[in-house]
Amino acid sequence: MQQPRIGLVGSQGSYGRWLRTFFEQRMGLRVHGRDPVGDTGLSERELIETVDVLVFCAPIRHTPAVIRHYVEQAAGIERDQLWLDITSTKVAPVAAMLTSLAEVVGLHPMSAAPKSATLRGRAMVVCEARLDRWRPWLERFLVASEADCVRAEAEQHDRVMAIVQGMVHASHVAQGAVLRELAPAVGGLDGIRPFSSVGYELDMAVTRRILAGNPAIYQDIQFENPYVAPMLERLSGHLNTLCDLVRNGDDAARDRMREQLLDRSRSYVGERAAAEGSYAFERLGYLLADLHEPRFISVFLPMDKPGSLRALLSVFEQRGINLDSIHSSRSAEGELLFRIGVDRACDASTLREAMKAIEAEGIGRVVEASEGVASNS
Ligand SMILES: NC(=O)C1=CN([C@@H]2O[C@H](COP(=O)(O)OP(=O)(O)OC[C@H]3O[C@@H](n4cnc5c(N)ncnc54)[C@H](O)[C@@H]3O)[C@@H](O)[C@H]2O)C=CC1
Ligand SMILES: O=C(O)C(=O)Cc1ccc(O)cc1
Repeated sequence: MQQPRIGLVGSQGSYGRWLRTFFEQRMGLRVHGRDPVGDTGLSERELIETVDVLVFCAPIRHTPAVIRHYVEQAAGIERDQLWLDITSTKVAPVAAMLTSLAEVVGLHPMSAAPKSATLRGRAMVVCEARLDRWRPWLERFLVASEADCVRAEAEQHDRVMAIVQGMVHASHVAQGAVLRELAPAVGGLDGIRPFSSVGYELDMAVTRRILAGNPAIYQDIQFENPYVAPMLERLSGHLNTLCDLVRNGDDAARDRMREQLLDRSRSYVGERAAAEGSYAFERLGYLLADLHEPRFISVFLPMDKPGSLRALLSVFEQRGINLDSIHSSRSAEGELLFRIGVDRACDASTLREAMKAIEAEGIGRVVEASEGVASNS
């Protein structure tokens, strides 16, 4: 099957819309969809009749029942098709798809639908449940996705996700709740910010990311994965132990905390991995420090060619401006930016001139600059 027609179940959702663009623009395929919200032109049966590959990208909680409904509607005509899903759990959706006659692969991209055209740099779990004639096309699709694919059984996936997602989300939503309760008495979030450590800042970024996202996803990741509840028992068990030890407060309690929560876990992680993680944390600390530097400009370089960064840097060199840091990053819209941190001694008017030159000489577009430089003050 060279150019299969794609069907998206949940076509109006955040991943459904991303997948439509991906299949149409990166793979040149025809895409049809169905979604109770805004995409009802085809009935379920008509969608199945129209396509070769069906992708389920519906809410986690409803997906197994939605799949079973599609199996009923298909009633055998799916025999030559490939059915995929991208749900954050894998056991239940894959089991439901296996009740069809189609070939079946469960997928799980480990990121929100990206702003970029592919999943480059993101992991994607691939559960090959029943795959034969569709293998060559699946391989082409996975290559086109540019994801870092990791193969797993559905059960292994769900067990790992209880840790990678369930544990991380649970710890951070608990932090969010504690913050809500304790922060008001100590100046609120704004009052706490000047006291931030690197760890606090990283944890707050995760917590806020969760709070900014789709609540149903975070609910379902806790409630729909059977391995999450036992993980939560362990997490709360260790926190309760720590609480008891701290309340006890004597030297024996301190020793037990060190032994149970530090030494044993350090031995398990290993000296080398602990040191590597510690260094990764330090690098993030330096990165955050650079990003907090008050004097900076962010530039989008439209010309994707060798030497464009050199042209940008020469603008600063010509004006005798010392640079503190250069980081490439992405804007909220996904554009590649260079964020240039500038010596605090550099006066605002010299920096403004540099910004004008960058635009006037067609080197790049200044998208952001520090206060007092961006405005004409
Ligand atoms: N958003 C994310 O960060 C990630 C999401 N996923 C998975 O992708 C799937 C979809 O997630 P999102 O697009 O974020 O959710 P979403 O809530 O944005 O979209 C889900 C869509 O499914 C539709 N829908 C509901 N019932 C349906 C039905 N019976 N038939 C057809 N469509 C139906 C909804 O109207 C909605 O448009 C989920 O299973 C999620 O686990 C996987 C990785 C990351
Ligand atoms: O980018 C983020 O915040 C995420 O990590 C989103 C996310 C949500 C659900 C998944 O199954 C996978 C990734």
